[in-house]
Amino acid sequence: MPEELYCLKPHAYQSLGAPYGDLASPWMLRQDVIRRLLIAQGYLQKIEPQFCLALFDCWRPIRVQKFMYEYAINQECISRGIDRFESAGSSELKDVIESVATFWALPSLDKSMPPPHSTGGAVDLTIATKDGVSLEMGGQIDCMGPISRPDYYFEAAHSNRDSSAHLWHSRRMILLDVMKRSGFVQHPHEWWHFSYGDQLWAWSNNSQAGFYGAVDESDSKSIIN
Ligand SMILES: C[C@@H](N)C(=O)N[C@H](C)C(=O)O
Ligand SMILES: [Zn+2]
Repeated sequence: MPEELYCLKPHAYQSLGAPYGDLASPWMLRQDVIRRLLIAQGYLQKIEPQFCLALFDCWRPIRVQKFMYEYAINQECISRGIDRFESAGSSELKDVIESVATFWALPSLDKSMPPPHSTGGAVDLTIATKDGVSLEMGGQIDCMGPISRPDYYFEAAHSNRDSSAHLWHSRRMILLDVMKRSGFVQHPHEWWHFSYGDQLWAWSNNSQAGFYGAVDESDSKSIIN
C-alpha cells in the first residue's frame, strides 16, 4: 500500500485472530483501486485539506471471510441471548443469519459470486485527520443495524443544522461524493464499504459481471502491497 494511504493499524480482524497466515497481508488492493483511492483522497483534500482517507480493511481471503461471517453470527447470538448450538434450526437463529447476511457476504467459493473483499476490489474506509484520528461518523464500522445505512441521518440532519446528526451526515456524504467521483460504488447498508470492478459495482453499472475474481495467495502478484 503506498504510504500516502493511511491504514488503521493494528488491523481489526487480524487482532481478532482471523486466519491470514504468515504470508498474507490485508493491506492489499488491485492496482487500479489504489490509483482511484489516491484520486478520491485528492478530491477530499480539495474540500478538507486537513483530512485524509483511513483504510480499515482491504483484501480479505475467503477463509478470513468465513472466519468473520461465523464471528458475526456468534456475536449476534450473544447479543440476542441465543445459544447458537442449542438453537440450531430455530427461527431465532434464522433471523440472526439473515441479519448477518445483510452486512457480511457469504464466504462462497463459487467463482461467479466471489465475496467482494476477496477480489481486491472492495475497501472499507473512513475519514481521519492527517495525524491519524478517525472522525466520528455517527456509527462504528461493522455495526450491524440501520444506523450503518449511508443516509441514516438524512432527516435528523435536515431538521437541525446544529446537530451532531448534521455533522455525521455531511461527513458520510463527503466520503460518498469523493469515492463516487473516483468510480466506486457504495454498499446500500454500509456507509464505509466501497468497491470497484466487483459484482456490486457491475450491477450498479448495469453490467452482467464484475471483472475482478477472487484472489488467493497463489496469484497475489496481481495485487500490490
Ligand atoms: C461488514 C463489512 N466489513 C463488509 O465488508 N461487508 C461486505 C458486504 C462484505 O462482507 O463483503
Ligand atoms: Zn467491506
